[in-house]
This record gives sequence, C-alpha cells and structure tokens, in this order.
Amino acid sequence: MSSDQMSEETAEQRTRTDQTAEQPLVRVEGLRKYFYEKDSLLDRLLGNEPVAVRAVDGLRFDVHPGETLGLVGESGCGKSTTGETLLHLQEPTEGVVEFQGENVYELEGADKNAFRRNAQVVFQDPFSSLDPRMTIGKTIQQPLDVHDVGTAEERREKVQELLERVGLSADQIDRYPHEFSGGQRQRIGIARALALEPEFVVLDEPTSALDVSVQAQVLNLLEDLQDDFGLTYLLISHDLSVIRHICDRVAVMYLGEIVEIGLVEEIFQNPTHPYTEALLASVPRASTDERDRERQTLSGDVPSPRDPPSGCRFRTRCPQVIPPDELDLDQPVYRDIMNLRELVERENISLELVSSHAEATDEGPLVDEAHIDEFVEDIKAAVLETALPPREEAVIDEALAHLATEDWDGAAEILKDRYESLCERESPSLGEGPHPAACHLYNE
Ligand SMILES: Nc1ncnc2c1ncn2[C@@H]1O[C@H](COP(=O)(O)OP(=O)(O)OP(=O)(O)O)[C@@H](O)[C@H]1O
Repeated sequence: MSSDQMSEETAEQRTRTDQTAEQPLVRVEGLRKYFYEKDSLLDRLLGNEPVAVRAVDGLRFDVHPGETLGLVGESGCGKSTTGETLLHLQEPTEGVVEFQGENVYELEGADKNAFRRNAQVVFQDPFSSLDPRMTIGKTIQQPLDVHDVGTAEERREKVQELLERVGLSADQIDRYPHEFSGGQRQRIGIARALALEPEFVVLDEPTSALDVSVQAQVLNLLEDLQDDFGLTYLLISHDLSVIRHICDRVAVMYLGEIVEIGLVEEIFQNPTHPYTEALLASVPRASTDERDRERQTLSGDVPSPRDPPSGCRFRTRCPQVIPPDELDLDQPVYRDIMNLRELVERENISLELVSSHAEATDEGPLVDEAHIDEFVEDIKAAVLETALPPREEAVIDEALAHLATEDWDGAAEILKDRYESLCERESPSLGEGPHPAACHLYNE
C-alpha cells in the first residue's frame, strides 16, 4: 500500500461517523456506586443492615476520542456521581473504567499521576468552586504547582495564555473571584481545568448556574477549545437544549441506569425509550416532525434509589407498560391499575383518611362488615382516575376488600396475579449497536 493510500485511509478513519468501531478513549463497564448512609442507633440496636443508595447501578458506555457525550436525566438520577466515580474522585462500588485501555482504579505512581493530569473536571457552580481568598492567577496555576510543571515564570506565562484563550485578559491575573461575573468565573474554572493540557474533561452542568444569555457563550467557548486542543468531553446536564447545542451523542439516565444512548439528532428525532420520549415532550420542538410526535407526559414521582422498582425502573411511571397478553386494556386504565398496585404494595393508602367507614382504633382501622362495599368504593374514588371495565372492577373490588382487615398482602397478591407485567418481572438490558434502548417494547 502506498503512503498516499495509507494517509487517505487514516483520514477516512478519522471522519468515520460510526464511532462505535473506534477505540474508545474512555470505556465504562458495569460501573456501580452505592452510598451506605450511616445507620441510626435504632438500626444498630435492631441489627438492621445499612440501606444502600444505588446512585449508579451498572453503567456501560464508551466515550470516543474527540466527541462530546452528553449524560442527561432528572435531578438525582446519578449523573454527577457517574462523572466523579469515572474520574476516581469517588471510589466505585463495582466495575471498570478504562482510560486509554488502562483500568483507572488500578493505576499507581506515575500512571496515576498521568491520569490525574489527563482527565479533568469543570463543576457547575463558578461561585463556590473558586476560593475567594485566592487570586484567579493562583487558582488557575494551582494544578501546575501540584504537578510541578515548569518554572515559576513559565507557569505564570501559561496562566496568562490560558486567560486570553478563555476570553479574559492576561492583566486580570492578580484579581480576585468577586471581581468577575458568573460567566467570567466559569471561564476561570475552564482555564484551570485546561492548565494541565488534559485530553478528557468532565463538564458537570457547566452552564446551569449562568444566565441564559451567557450560557451560549460558554458553550461556544467549550466547543472552540475542544477543536483547538482536541478535547474529549463528557457533558452532564439536565437541560436538553444544552445537550443538543454541544453533544455528538447522548446517554439518557434514569435512576442510576442508562436507558437509551445514541447520536443526538437520532435521539431527538427518533427516541425509542418511553422515558426519553417523556423527557423530550417537556421541551419546545425544533422541527415540525418532532412537534407532531405524540405527547406523553410523566406521571408520578421518581422512586427512591434506596428501593428502586423491580424489573424496569421506569415502569412505575411509564405510559407504555406492557400488560399481560390475556388482558385487553387501554393503556390509561392499565397505568391506573398499576398505580393502585404500587400504593397497595407499599401500604401507602391512608384508609381512615380516604374512607369515613374506616374507624381508627388501637389495632388499626376497623371497617364494619356491612360497610365494606362503601369502603371499597371510597378507596377507588380516592385513588383511581379512570373508569374500569366491569371485569376488572370485580377483581379490584375483591382485592380492596382485603384492606378492610388491613390484609395488604392479600390485596396485593390478587392484583399481582391478574395484572403483573413483564416490565416488573424482568429488567430490560441495554442492547448493542449505535442506538440501543433498555425497554421490553424493543427487546421483545
Ligand atoms: N454522598 C452521598 N451520600 C448519600 N447519597 C448520595 C451522596 N451523593 C449522592 N447521593 C444520592 O445519589 C443519588 C444520585 O445523586 P447525583 O448527585 O449523582 O445525581 P444527579 O443526577 O447529578 O442530580 P443533580 O443534578 O441534582 O446533582 C441521589 O439520590 C443522591 O441523593
């Protein structure tokens, strides 16, 4: 092969859009981070096991050289914990993170140092992340001091260069953070992250503390810096417009897991996971195609990462839960019944409050035999939003009657027997390929 042919092929390889074929810069496999909150004295007396907060629960994804991968999801879904664990700022509970083919959790000595230099982070809040007593020059220079880079004079020169590069002026080097606006402070945070010439930067909500007018400027700066320095970004944001502005691909997170991942345009125009669809339904549409997409809004609260739902974690809020084959129910009715089941399983209905026929006693609520039907009607009126077909109403009446004697398990069992979904039995896996989604609707 001639050298011309070889260089042509290399150029082709670089512009290849199918990035999955490339050697990733960062490879994450089975990453878990659980927090064990301190157990109370009572827990210790009762011998209770500490409950794990499953902040990050089995992530697998790659970040390719030169790309910006977005990580999006509602507050508390584990985005920041992912970024911090990936950079080894937090100890992982389980899993592997490879940077340039090396497991970062096993690095030692010079290799560990090299990783620390090569992988940096920009935090959300430019107000609290800068030390108010330190000049911005000292703040930006600190990583150079820690890693003992160059002479004192060279370091100061480097800081001045960085200030210019992020759109500030070299003669501002001896000023203090309070003399700068929010946008300028974030530029200082970016300059500090770039001081050691990293290859990979985690941007954790880099613009969410800024005014909307300043956000685009900072995002444009990040894009320019990426081009100039060949940077690779993992951008964490709850804001889909930020993701769309700057990312090449995006991973959608829900309760510690990735539910869908793919090219940004592909995800925005053709989302497959019901959670992604619901997230997108809450933002203005760019094109007519997208505006025409069926609107599906999210119901219910995000469950606790201490006790996530079985099977698919999104199933307690999903507008497309899969009913058993033998049932022919409209989705809103099935959703309604599944919400009722959740309340019964968690014993989360205040019987005395919803029904005047439930009398509070020391042994719990007491319902007169003669009023069980009214008691059941009261619960349905308080909890259900749709009208049930007669066949289902009979099953639900039978189940709810068990609550008259506080037999929650009996009620739950009847409901489970008839309505249990594949979505609660089996956890859908995130498949392979350029645009996988962890949903039984697509994996069936
Ligand atoms: N040190 C900690 N100890 C206990 N729980 C924690 C700790 N840090 C985070 N968590 C919990 O882990 C879960 C994920 O938090 P994380 O901050 O990673 O989410 P996030 O998606 O970045 O949300 P946000 O955008 O609000 O920061 C949350 O339930 C949070 O309360």
